[in-house]
Amino acid sequence: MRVDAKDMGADLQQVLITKEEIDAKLAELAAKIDAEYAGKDLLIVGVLKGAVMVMADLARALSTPLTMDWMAVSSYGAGTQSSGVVRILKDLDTDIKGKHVLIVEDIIDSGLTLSWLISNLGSREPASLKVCTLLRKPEAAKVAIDVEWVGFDIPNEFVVGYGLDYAEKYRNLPFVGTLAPHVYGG
Ligand SMILES: O=P(O)(O)OC[C@H]1O[C@H](OP(=O)(O)OP(=O)(O)O)[C@H](O)[C@@H]1O
Ligand code: HPA
Ligand SMILES: [Mg+2]
Repeated sequence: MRVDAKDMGADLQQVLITKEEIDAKLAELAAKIDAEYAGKDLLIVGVLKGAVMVMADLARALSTPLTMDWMAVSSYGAGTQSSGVVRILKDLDTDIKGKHVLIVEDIIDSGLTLSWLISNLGSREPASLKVCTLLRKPEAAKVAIDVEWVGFDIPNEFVVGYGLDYAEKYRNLPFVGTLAPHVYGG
């Protein structure tokens, strides 16, 4: 199914990445991740709430046996700029010491959330700690982060859909799109 900007409502400007492109990319990433973790116990950690969709679809595309856990952090609140202050809203249920941990993110924007998360989870002594993100904005990076698996590098624009919100809305769109500036006063 092809979704055009005109079907998206006045709040949305443009489809950046279609559902079909996301599905194909996750299949490609899953094959690489399967190869990396063959014979190892894998724990995938989803970063709530944005990573819900990518976790659900990536987990089903993987064939490596795995367990799932979730962490909720927030640095954006209701705005379109990272506050830089990361708060833990929900910690992991499991002890990750000695485990092979893969952090699954929807987006790396400034990188502040992930850099904080890597140092937080890294201090818990996992056997390995790697990152998979669906989206990354190279032009927005405020800190350099070593990321093993990236789905798409995108321009420095605020995007919504496929888990990504603006003021908690649009997470359920099946594609990634840009928000019309009038919605956030741009
Ligand atoms: O690289 P950064 O600039 O730190 O931005 C990326 C983070 O921001 C978003 O989370 P948010 O804090 O909006 O919480 P949410 O997932 O519940 O929407 C997104 O899901 C990433 O976790
Ligand atoms: O572009 C974005 N859209 C939605 N949430 C976000 N969190 C960081 N960057 C973004
Ligand atoms: Mg958000």
